[in-house]
Amino acid sequence: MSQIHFVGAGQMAEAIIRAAQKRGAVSASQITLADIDDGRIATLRDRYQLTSALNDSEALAAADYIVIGVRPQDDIDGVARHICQYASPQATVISIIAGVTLERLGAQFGTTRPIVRTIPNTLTDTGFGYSGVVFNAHVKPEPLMPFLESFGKVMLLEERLIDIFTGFAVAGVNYVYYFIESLTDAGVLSGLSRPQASKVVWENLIGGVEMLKTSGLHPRQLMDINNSPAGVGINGLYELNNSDFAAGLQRSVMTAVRRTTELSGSKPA
Ligand SMILES: NC(=O)C1=CN([C@@H]2O[C@H](COP(=O)(O)OP(=O)(O)OC[C@H]3O[C@@H](n4cnc5c(N)ncnc54)[C@H](OP(=O)(O)O)[C@@H]3O)[C@@H](O)[C@H]2O)C=CC1
Ligand SMILES: O=C(O)[C@@H]1CCC=N1
Repeated sequence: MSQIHFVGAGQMAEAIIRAAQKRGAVSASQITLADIDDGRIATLRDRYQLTSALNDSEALAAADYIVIGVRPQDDIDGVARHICQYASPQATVISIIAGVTLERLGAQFGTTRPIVRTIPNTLTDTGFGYSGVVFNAHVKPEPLMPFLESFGKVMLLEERLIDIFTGFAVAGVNYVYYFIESLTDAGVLSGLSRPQASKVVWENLIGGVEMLKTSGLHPRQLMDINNSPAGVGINGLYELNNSDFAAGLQRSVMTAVRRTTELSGSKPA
């Protein structure tokens, strides 16, 4: 990886910088930043010891890769005009913006420019979690892969699947956090202390995933092993079946997918 310039230095850009530095995919001297908020640039320069002395137009001109980390509702047209004024036509644009299509990015950044559309996962610090990635026809993937793989596992997708991936996979860790919180509360409600309940929930979660991996069985088969006839577990599950648990979860994912597609359009609130 050579010079990389981030436009929009928010939460996600920072998470990418932190992971890419930690895994040695980029060094502090290779990173430059632009953001509406100068204070934010100063904070990140200080926090990650960024050393480049280039000003904004020089940094754009020197960049081999330009990561667009603004929000879908921000002035992407203005950002693109500014970038095209100074950046090399060969510089690869890497958009992490939810919902914004390669077609729209091509219209803004140039139809012959290499453009990557990716949706990274916030699990950047862990080595877990997939980024969904789509390349246009002008991208040379090989030199780019170490950078992309430094902040998540890479799942190459057809573009028609990336909004689904955003609402299901990238937003998906929300459900895990929420499930852990709700289940821990259930343990506390039943009389365990919070540390006791929390330990049990984490262990069950990790152990359940490990059982699925090692046994190769379907979750329903493992549930069958976990429930004796007329016993404790099946009585608990019966109550859950009377709730909106599965359908509520599924509606929630469908809504997140729909919202991703909505964000690709104009400027929603
Ligand atoms: N957070 C997440 O889980 C994920 C986010 N994404 C995508 O990443 C992108 C960034 O999200 P996130 O980091 O959470 O958002 P943030 O709001 O934290 O970051 C966006 C940054 O861009 C700045 N900005 C806005 N307009 C401009 C501009 N014209 N020029 C330069 N900087 C600008 C903002 O400044 P100010 O706040 O002052 O306006 C802010 O610092 C979004 O497009 C989102 O869809 C993708 C995957 C996961
Ligand atoms: O909430 C968001 O808009 C971003 C994109 C998917 C997950 N986080």
